[in-house]
Amino acid sequence: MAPTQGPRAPLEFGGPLGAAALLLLLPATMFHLLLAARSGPARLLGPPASLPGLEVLWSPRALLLWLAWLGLQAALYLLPARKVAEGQELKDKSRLRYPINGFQALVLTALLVGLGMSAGLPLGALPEMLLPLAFVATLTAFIFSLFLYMKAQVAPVSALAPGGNSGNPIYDFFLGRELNPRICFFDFKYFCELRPGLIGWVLINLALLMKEAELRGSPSLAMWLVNGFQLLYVGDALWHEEAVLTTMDITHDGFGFMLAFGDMAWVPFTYSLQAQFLLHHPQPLGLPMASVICLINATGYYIFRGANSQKNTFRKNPSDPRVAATGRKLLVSGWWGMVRHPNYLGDLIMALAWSLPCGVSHLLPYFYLLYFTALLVHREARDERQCLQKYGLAWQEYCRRVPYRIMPYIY
Ligand SMILES: NC(=O)C1=CN([C@@H]2O[C@H](COP(=O)(O)OP(=O)(O)OC[C@H]3O[C@@H](n4cnc5c(N)ncnc54)[C@H](OP(=O)(O)O)[C@@H]3O)[C@@H](O)[C@H]2O)C=CC1
Ligand SMILES: CC(C)CCC[C@@H](C)[C@H]1CC=C2C3=C(CC[C@@]21C)[C@@]1(C)CC[C@H](O)C(C)(C)[C@@H]1CC3
Repeated sequence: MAPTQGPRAPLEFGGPLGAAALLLLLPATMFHLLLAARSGPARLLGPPASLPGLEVLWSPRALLLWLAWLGLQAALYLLPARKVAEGQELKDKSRLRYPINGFQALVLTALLVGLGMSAGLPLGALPEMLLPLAFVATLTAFIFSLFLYMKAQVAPVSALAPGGNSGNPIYDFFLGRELNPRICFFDFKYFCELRPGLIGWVLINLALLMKEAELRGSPSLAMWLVNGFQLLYVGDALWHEEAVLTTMDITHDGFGFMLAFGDMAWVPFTYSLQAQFLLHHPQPLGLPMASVICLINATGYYIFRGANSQKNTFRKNPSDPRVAATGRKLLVSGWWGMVRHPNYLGDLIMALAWSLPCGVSHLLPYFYLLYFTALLVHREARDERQCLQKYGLAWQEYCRRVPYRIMPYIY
């Protein structure tokens, strides 16, 4: 029996009480958003028009569809990859290997969906199933997190994450105990982070666009923009799949309910909120305003991609001439000389561009921007603590030279 305690880190998310609250609050918030988007008032704040009964939430058909979706994405994950990348060095000096075939999975999924639609697949019927699908996705996240928690009980201490090993079952269940839970070559965290949720997100967006075409003859310009922007975001994530291996989730966080629910339920069902809102609340959008919104999204993407690529180049090869003129361990030039998290800034600018096509009559479509700002501010603070511990004086010098965290001259 492996010792139950791994490395201890300071409690986060409000400790056991906060984790227990989030176990309930996160799914409740997701269902509130799903209900609000389809209601007339579309109120972000205040109770939903009506609470759905179990007969609305539970659907064996939705369960079968969800399990088939997970099975398809798992099969695509196991296909031969164009490349196998090594992750960051672990505590025992080893490196895990990861298949780089996410973009291939997106393309194959698109081909299969296209073939299905040509054979009569009613993709436009998917929006009516969002509630039961979200319900089975949440159920899956709970059950899968329980499996992960039990699996971590027999994992060696070296396999445990710094965070989710407080000894409190609720906190550890939420944060996740094991850093890289796998069965053979199948890495559960890596798979969930980029496949079923992310690809499911753009599939739900497409289904909402198809439904609008059925209802109104053609998709609105606003729906096209939201679909296009978010497909760019997901396509970029999968094209640069290897970059996820240097993100905090993969290198530092255990895999528990927070990321399992986040990846499999929160991303596909709350990140598609703008498209859900537009289906039920069509918004007029002229070409001049659409052009301005496209420029905003392009600016955000330019910063986001530029900063993430610069950091990944540096991490893979610090002597690369494109980044070599920097400090030994930390990038202090380019985007990373402007603010300490330029990638967050680009991501937030894109988040604004995703909400603007929904107009300014409702706050609901701006939920993602509000949530995401809070998430990144919290994430930045977590990262600061980790980097200060990791780099010590070098990080303090970096903070002196680059005083702003995300927004130049503001924060
Ligand atoms: N859409 C969404 O819901 C979300 C999107 N994201 C996006 O994911 C991307 C990755 O985010 P995240 O994983 O949080 O953070 P980062 O990709 O910024 O990774 C943080 C790590 O990068 C390294 N680092 C930080 N500063 C420097 C520097 N100056 N020079 C060299 N290395 C540095 C450190 O790790 P080390 O030293 O070990 O290399 C640090 O721990 C971001 O673009 C973010 O916007 C994130 C969360 C949610
Ligand atoms: C309060 C929430 C439920 C907490 C869960 C947060 C998760 C949804 C996010 C944590 C980090 C994420 C990343 C992406 C998606 C959202 C989650 C899982 C990401 C895959 C999006 C695409 C980007 O290009 C990326 C850099 C690959 C992102 C990595 C982090």
